[in-house]
Amino acid sequence: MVRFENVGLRYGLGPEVLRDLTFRIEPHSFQFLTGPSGAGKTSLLKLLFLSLRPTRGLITQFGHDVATLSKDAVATLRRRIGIVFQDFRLLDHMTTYENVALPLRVMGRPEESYRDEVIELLNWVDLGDRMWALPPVLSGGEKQRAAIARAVIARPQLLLADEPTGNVDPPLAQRLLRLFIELNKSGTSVVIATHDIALMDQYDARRLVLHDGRLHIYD
Ligand SMILES: Nc1ncnc2c1ncn2[C@@H]1O[C@H](COP(=O)(O)OP(=O)(O)OP(=O)(O)O)[C@@H](O)[C@H]1O
Repeated sequence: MVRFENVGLRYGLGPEVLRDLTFRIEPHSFQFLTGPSGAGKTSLLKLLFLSLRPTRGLITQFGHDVATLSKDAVATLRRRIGIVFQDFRLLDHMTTYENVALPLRVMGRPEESYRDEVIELLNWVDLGDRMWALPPVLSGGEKQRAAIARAVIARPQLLLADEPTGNVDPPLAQRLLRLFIELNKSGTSVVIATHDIALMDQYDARRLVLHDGRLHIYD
């Protein structure tokens, strides 16, 4: 599904922040991505979401060499990826319900075909009573859950999440982890970037550990 071969990344003329990354993300797999602050987790997620290109090495995504992709081809591939950004990136003029439903609307599905699905997911992430609120009035934890619901609603082939439990209490973090596990069981490959050791200890999964720009893999 995703293959990295000797990938390096630098910003401008700065030092390499990711070095010699060689690994694969297999279909239907689940992995945590961890490492100290500044180790390059967000940068690696950006490479996986095709919002950054590597400065060296080869990345193959869904069978395509990303270096050769046009803008349109990137947009098409991204529809197969769900992402939870660290800063959520909800659309402030749309309600929570509309934000979460957006990926399905973009696919051209009529609202009556997905309304119940969206409401069920909003209830699952404990936002049932906030679904008509606009993002600016949501708390940090509520925004985070809305961003997670939006990322998973269309059952993407690959889910990328940057610190998805950073703003919620432990019981809710556990519930969100269950959501990611269920999604993985239904076929999605999941990559969760996190510092949360307690969260990782709750699920026996592969760990990708970044340290000084290099990746160590614990299967
Ligand atoms: N746009 C940018 N321009 C220049 N340097 C950057 C940029 N984004 C990140 N960096 C640098 O790249 C390195 C890796 O940053 P990154 O945000 O990927 O780490 P991280 O592991 O996600 O950190 P955190 O856990 O604190 O979010 C850091 O040294 C950071 O300063």
